[in-house]
Amino acid sequence: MSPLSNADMIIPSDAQLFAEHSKFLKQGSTVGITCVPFSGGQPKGGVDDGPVEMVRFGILDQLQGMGFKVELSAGMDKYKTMKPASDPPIGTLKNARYVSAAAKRVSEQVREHCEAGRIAVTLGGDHSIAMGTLVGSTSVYGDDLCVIWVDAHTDINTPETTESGNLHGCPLSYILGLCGEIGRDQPFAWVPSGCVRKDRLVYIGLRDVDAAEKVILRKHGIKAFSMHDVDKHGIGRIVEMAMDHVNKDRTLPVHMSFDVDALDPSVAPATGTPVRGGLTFREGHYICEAVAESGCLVALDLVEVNPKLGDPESLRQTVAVGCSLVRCSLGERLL
Ligand SMILES: NC(=[NH2+])NCCC[C@H](N)C(=O)O
Ligand SMILES: [Mn+2]
Ligand SMILES: [Mn+2]
Repeated sequence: MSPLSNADMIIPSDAQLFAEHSKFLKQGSTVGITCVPFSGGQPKGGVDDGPVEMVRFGILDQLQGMGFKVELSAGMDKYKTMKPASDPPIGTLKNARYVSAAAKRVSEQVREHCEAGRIAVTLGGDHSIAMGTLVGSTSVYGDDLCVIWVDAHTDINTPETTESGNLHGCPLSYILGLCGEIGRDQPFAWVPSGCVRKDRLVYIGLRDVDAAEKVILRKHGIKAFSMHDVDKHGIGRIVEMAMDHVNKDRTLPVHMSFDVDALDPSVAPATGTPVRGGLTFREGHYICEAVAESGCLVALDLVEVNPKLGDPESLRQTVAVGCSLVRCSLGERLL
């Protein structure tokens, strides 16, 4: 009998392999998806259509096709109706009450998925929603949680340092507890400031960091790998060094927050703040594959896909790459 004719050999699906490798998830082959059609953290409309376009492109079916069970958080339309009647600037911060209300709801939905032991996948929306996803994941995994932030930007402005006043440039300052009084006060008083430890955050892909953000990184010794470092060492070494920094023994849970603008605009053009000189298609995917391989991933954000920016082909390309990054992070195999 030829070795290929063994018809009843059981071949595990990508989801089963992912679940078997997973060190933390009780229901490793269930994905808990939270769609967040939200754009209040920045001025450009359209990023709120990111999740719906990814769903239309087939992300839910694709994950089911990999063997995952998919649980979708209810009420994604509610995000569109959360805008308060009046939301005057707080200092320079724009839409602070709106961002706060949306992020709080995200935190509850992500917490539910994490509590149930599912892998929590959040589709944005702009990056301000990571304030919610990280509160959700740390509320279950505590300060063991490591964060891999893949982005062209550091998103670590405080309410005092932000020049744009756009909260998608600020989520990490709240999470790490770096804000002055404006940040700790309403409407963000619900954010447990310092829920992620500074030594458990690492960046990959940076190339557009505000002067004040550089000061914050240096002052707090936050580990960051820029595109210069990626060029110098190669992506394989970079992911290994990033993991070594936050999770030396690969024994801690990891939350990856992936801003699609980390990729080069030639790969992901439909995004609100593109910066040239970014990750190639393969470099982006390699990060996701390596994180999946670690068995440590418990939560993933895929944000800043803006279907309204650019022509139909840019849109298709960006949505497609967003979906494939999600699948790779969840263990889609090339072979
Ligand atoms: N999630 C993003 N795309 N962030 C871009 C932030 C840009 C700039 N640093 C700012 O504070 O406004
Ligand atoms: Mn960015
Ligand atoms: Mn970002």
